Formats: sequence, C-alpha cells, structure tokens
Amino acid sequence: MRSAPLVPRHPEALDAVVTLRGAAFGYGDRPVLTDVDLTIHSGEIVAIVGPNGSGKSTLMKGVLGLNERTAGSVSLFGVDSGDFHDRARIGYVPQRHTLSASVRATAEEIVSTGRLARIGWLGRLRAADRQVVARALEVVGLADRASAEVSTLSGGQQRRVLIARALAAEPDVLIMDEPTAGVDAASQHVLADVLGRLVERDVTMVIVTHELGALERLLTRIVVVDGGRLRFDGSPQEYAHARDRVHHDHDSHHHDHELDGHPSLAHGPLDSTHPEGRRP
Ligand SMILES: Nc1ncnc2c1ncn2[C@@H]1O[C@H](COP(=O)(O)OP(=O)(O)OP(=O)(O)O)[C@@H](O)[C@H]1O
Repeated sequence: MRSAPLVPRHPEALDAVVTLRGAAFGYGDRPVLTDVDLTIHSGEIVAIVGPNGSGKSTLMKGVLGLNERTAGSVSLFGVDSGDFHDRARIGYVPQRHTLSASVRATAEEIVSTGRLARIGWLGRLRAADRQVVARALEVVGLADRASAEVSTLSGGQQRRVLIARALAAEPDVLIMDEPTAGVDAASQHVLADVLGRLVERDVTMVIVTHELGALERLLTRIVVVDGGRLRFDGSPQEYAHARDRVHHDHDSHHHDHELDGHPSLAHGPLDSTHPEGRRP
C-alpha cells in the first residue's frame, strides 16, 4: 500500500518528479558536477548522455541521495530530499548490475523482493501483489522464465529481471543506469522494446546511456553531461539539429566536446519548461 501522500511545499512543482537547483556532487574534496539545474516532470522519458566519467552515474546517485551533495538542493516530488522518505516511488536499476552466480533464487522470487520494498519487508504477498509481480515479468518479456533460477539466465535477461524487480514496486519514476550496457545486440533490442512498453504504460523514466541507439525513438528529452556541468537539455529534435550543426561546422571533433563551445548549446534551456521536451 502506498503511504499517505506528502504535501508538496511548492505547489507549482506538483508534477515535478525531480528538481535540482544549483546542485553540486562529488567525492571527498573532488567535485564532479556543479551548478546543476534540472527539473524532470511526470511523463518524461529523459536520456542522460555524455562521455565516460563525465558524471552521469554521479548525477543519478546524487538524485537518489547515494552520494554527497556539496551545494544546492534536490527535491523529489516537490519535497526536499531530506524530508522525502517514500523511496518506493523511485525505482532504480544500478549500472553494470547483474545477479551474482551464487544467488539461488528464481526470477519470480527476485522480482517479489521489489514488491516487498513497496508493501514492507515483513509483509506477505497477497494475490494482488503476485499479480503485480507477474505483470512486471510479463512487461520485460520473461513471463515464461518466472520459475527459472536467475543464475541460468543470460546477462541481458538478468538485467530485465532487475528492471522487473524495480517495476514490482510500482514506482512513479524509474531511473536506469546504462540498461543496455554489457548486453549483446539482440538483448539490447529486446531491452529497447521493454522500455517502449514502459513508455506505453506512462512510466516516467530517466535513462543513463552512452549511446542513444535504439532508445532514441522513445525519448522526450536529452540531457548532455560533460566537463562537470549540464551542457545541453532539449528535445531529441533540438538535439539532432544541434548535433548536425556541430558536425557541419566542425567535422573532425567529438561532438560532445564541441557542444561545450557552442553558444546555443552551452546556454541551452536547462529546465524543461519548453513544450518540445514534454510528452504530448
Ligand atoms: N565512489 C567514487 N569515489 C570517487 N570517485 C568516484 C566514485 N565514483 C565515481 N567517481 C569519479 O567520478 C567521476 C564521474 O564518474 P561517473 O561514474 O559518475 O561517470 P559516468 O559518466 O557515469 O561514467 P561512465 O560512462 O563510465 O559510467 C569519474 O571521474 C569517476 O572516477
């Protein structure tokens, strides 16, 4: 059961899922990201892209409160993150995470633990909960492998089990860190189809990725992280336009670095108040 709704402090942020204002994140003395202003609204499908080590995972962990914030603020569903305790509303599939070979559990059992995160660890799964678990396995295309030991599943299938586990909590937003990394091309397409089904079910998603690839058609918005800051934030159309122009103007450089020096991108809208960034 969902706990009582928290009263948002900022009524204008009612449909804001995540709001960062002047946020900075780092490790020890080492800043990784600074001056992050970003609002993600309900219904958006946002890709966070950028080169290796640019801070994409750090940004996501910062949103989740898993690493240190050195400045600014983070609000979740309009509530300051320090006062936000309804963690089950946020589903998280961490990077490079598959299940250890020593885990002796079936796919269904793993996905059920996601349901327990919603109903309480000491709770018992009722018929309705089992249905949610079954539906989550169905969405990721593993209904027929529900009773398979997870150690017998491929890396791509294990990642789908972990996505289903996050879905079983019926989160209001799903944050996925490189869901398609480290899985073979066939599994990548299956995963893109899975994410497509989630889009149809109106799941708000934030997807960290190296490459847009098969995901691009699903997105409402693309955010580029590079050089310790957000460098671009706009619709896929704006991104494609900007990317083409950058490639046209400078044909030999890596475009993410070129975004850095491109005035219209460096000062692009860092908040999704523009309609193209939202799903109709
Ligand atoms: N736990 C940590 N302690 C110290 N430094 C860290 C830690 N995690 C990440 N870093 C550093 O922070 C920077 C950003 O890393 P992060 O993993 O956020 O980048 P990324 O964009 O997600 O990279 P990738 O695309 O390779 O996954 C890197 O320089 C990394 O070495």
